[in-house]
Amino acid sequence: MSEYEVICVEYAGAKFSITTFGGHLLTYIPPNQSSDILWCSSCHKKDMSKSIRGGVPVCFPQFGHVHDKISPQHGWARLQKWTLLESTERSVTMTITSAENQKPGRPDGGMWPANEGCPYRARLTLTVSLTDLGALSYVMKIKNESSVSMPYQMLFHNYFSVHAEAEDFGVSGLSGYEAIDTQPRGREGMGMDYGTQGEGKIVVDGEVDRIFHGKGPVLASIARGGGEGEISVEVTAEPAKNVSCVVWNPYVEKAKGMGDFDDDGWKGMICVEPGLIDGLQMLVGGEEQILKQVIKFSK
Ligand SMILES: O=P(O)(O)OC[C@H]1O[C@H](O)[C@H](O)[C@@H](O)[C@@H]1O
Repeated sequence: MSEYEVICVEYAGAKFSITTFGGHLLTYIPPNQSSDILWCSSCHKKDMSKSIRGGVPVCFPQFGHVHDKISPQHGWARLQKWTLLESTERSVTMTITSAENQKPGRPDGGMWPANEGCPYRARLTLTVSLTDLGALSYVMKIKNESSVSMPYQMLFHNYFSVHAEAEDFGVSGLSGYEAIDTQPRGREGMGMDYGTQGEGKIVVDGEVDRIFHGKGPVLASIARGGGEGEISVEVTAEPAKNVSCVVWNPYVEKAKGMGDFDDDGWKGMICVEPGLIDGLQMLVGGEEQILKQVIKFSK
């Protein structure tokens, strides 16, 4: 990681670490805990040729692939070097602009047109901090620095450390959301429509890869299983927008097929990923959009 900085913060009994590679949050240990509640693969790529498999990668300017298939899955923001703006006793702020990715000879920024003539200019500014009670606040601001409206999507790809096979494991808080399978295994490759999510917890009994579209903010909670407490993720957008949430666990076969994923790593993780991904989002020239998540742990 030599060309990338790793910044460690300890405040109110809690700790986090973050790197300038991808503006990637690596670890978060809540107050009075000895272990990380974020999960990271033991065999993730250490040469930065891929996004780190764990912690919190950010997906921007799109979630998933776009039609050209040349643009990187989940966008460029998680693959580039961010600039450290400020580091205080309880917070770290980093930034990146799309201009830094408009290099000759490569497609620019996912869903956006190739660099030459690309009219969009985005600045992302991420501030991660610890609250007085040691909760983790993660705030992303997108500014459209161009004069034209800019299409985008953004998502926080949180990997949490859990016991996915335990009876007391499960994700709740998404009841009433419209659930769609992200994989093309449903009707004619359009994704399977699961209908409205019921009251039950989401568990891992096979590959789980679903998008939940809701109306308004998100408050999801994850019972970690094995009596290891509960994580809550509270997400708000300013100005207000509908926040969606992806829940992902690759299960046995897909985990084995990924070179940077431990074969049985699926047993120890769940991704709960809030984002602005209900269709294309538009940001007017000169305007800002904030998406914020607060992660808390209770035993
Ligand atoms: O392997 P990555 O590009 O990091 O993507 C990891 C996963 O991200 C999301 O959760 C998607 O819904 C999954 O379909 C995808 O497999």
